[in-house]
Amino acid sequence: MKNILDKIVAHKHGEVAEREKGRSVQELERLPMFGREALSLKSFLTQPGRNGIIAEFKRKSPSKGVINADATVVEVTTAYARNGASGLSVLTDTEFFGGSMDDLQQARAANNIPILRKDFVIGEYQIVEAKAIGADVVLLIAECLTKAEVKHLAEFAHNLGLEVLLEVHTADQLEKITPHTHLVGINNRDLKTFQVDIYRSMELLKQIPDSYPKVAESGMDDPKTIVELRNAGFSGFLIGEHFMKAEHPAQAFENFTRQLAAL
Ligand SMILES: O=C(O)c1ccccc1NCC(=O)[C@H](O)[C@H](O)COP(=O)(O)O
Repeated sequence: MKNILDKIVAHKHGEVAEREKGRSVQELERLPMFGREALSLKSFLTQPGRNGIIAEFKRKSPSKGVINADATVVEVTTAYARNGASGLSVLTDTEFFGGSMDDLQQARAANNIPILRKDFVIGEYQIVEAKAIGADVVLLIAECLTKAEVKHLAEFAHNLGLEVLLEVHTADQLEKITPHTHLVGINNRDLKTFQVDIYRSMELLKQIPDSYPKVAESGMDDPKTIVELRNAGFSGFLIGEHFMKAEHPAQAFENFTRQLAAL
């Protein structure tokens, strides 16, 4: 039986093929944002005065269903940025997460901090799209790609001036870290079963070379956990649901960062 990740990836193949028929790579390359110089998430994560949080705009998810149907991308992402987020993550998958490329374009127009295109990248076309809509970083998920695919896509993104966040969940996926991986993310959520284990990040951390900034992903809802992970060696913390499930995500982010700063 297919797990959710298999279903997402299968859907992605059809969806991307459709978009590719509608708009060529050459057309994407002519969009104004394509020529923009990308911001470095790697630098922002370590900038003094920032908290390392990559704050996500996420309307729904396969594990939680609808999280926030009313939030607007500009209001939420500008509040994240105003309150010291080191980066933004914007879901561009529509079918499973209720996001869109338009969401990312709106976030780009309103913010000047790095933006991660959060999607399930399976080929070069989506990386060209990411550049053309103003993203700075693309996510490559080790679980969905072979080592050769990761190597090729990471190099492709790097050559376009984008950074690559390679997401891993198990020790055997660490062999997919390639020279053009800029950041390594450890997802606490098993994307096949939805089980979240915050200490997954801690377990894998020591096996990742020091030269890669590390990002803990998913399931974090307590500022004390951020301090614990930061002390262990993490530079980034990708958080979506905890902020987005609040009636006012902007307020939830502000409260969280105020508590974090006081620790
Ligand atoms: O969130 C899900 O249900 C999900 C299911 C299948 C594939 C990916 C999924 N989430 C993507 C993410 O990893 C998170 O959006 C991100 O790390 C933030 O996590 P959280 O703070 O728990 O919203």
